[in-house]
Amino acid sequence: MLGARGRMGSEAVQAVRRTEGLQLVAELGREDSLQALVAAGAEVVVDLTVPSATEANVRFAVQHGMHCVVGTTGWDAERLDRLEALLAEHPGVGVLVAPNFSVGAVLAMRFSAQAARFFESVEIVELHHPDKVDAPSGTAARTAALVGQARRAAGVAPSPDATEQDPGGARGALVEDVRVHSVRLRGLVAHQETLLGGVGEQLTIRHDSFDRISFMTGVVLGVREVGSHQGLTHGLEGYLDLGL
Ligand SMILES: NC(=O)c1ccc[n+]([C@@H]2O[C@H](COP(=O)([O-])OP(=O)(O)OC[C@H]3O[C@@H](n4cnc5c(N)ncnc54)[C@H](O)[C@@H]3O)[C@@H](O)[C@H]2O)c1
Ligand SMILES: O=C(O)C1=N[C@H](C(=O)O)CCC1
Repeated sequence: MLGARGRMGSEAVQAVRRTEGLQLVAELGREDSLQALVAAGAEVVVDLTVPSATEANVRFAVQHGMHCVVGTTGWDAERLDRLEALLAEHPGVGVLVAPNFSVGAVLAMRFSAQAARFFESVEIVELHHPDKVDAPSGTAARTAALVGQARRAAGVAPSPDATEQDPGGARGALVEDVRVHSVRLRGLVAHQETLLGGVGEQLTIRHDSFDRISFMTGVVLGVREVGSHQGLTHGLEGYLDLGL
């Protein structure tokens, strides 16, 4: 477990400990050497660290033949491409990069993509605890990418927007032609709304993680499954039969 003393890592340590058939062999933090993974004989590495460290961590694990379950954010298209190239040199190794481990969030992303082409406007609001270091959230970036792809594939124009002046960035970030707004508020854990607007109607697809326990079923599923999914899987849905 990398990032074992963090908010997610400490919860995941407990989840692995209470899961029959899994053995936790190493709990590493920022100061620890990755060589400890090799010394401990780790078969699967779980990365719950920080965007600036995750790529090097995963590359080390893959180069040493260890499968990886990655929940850390920051995996943009360039990083994913580099990882796929590395995995091609290490057949037999599997990596799951999951922007969100909660089943509800995975479904909300999928539902957002399904609905995206039926509405003239779509914007995403993500709301998280104020200790989060990155914005927009990985989940929002992934949702925007899926929504943007679905709209482009269906020939839907970008959402209309008459804004001419926005010196402070009040209209949010533009991710794949979709506006994303990031709220940071004490008391929150992880929440997201996809707002879809048409003439005279609105559909809101909302997901709330009230507790980090909501991510643990996905983490454990990832650890159990990653060894039988060679190469890169982007999104927990790759291990789920969503039936959609
Ligand atoms: N995929 C998901 O479902 C999901 C859910 C929650 C959080 N996250 C993501 O997981 C990451 C961690 O979130 P958090 O809230 O636990 O953050 P956190 O800051 O509480 O924990 C990160 C931990 O990683 C440690 N760390 C930093 N660099 C390291 C390194 N090189 N090696 C080992 N440990 C290192 C830090 O010291 C810290 O203890 C973030 O990117 C967050 O967005 C993903
Ligand atoms: O708490 C966080 O940080 C979270 N990070 C992920 C993201 O950025 O989408 C998943 C939700 C919680």
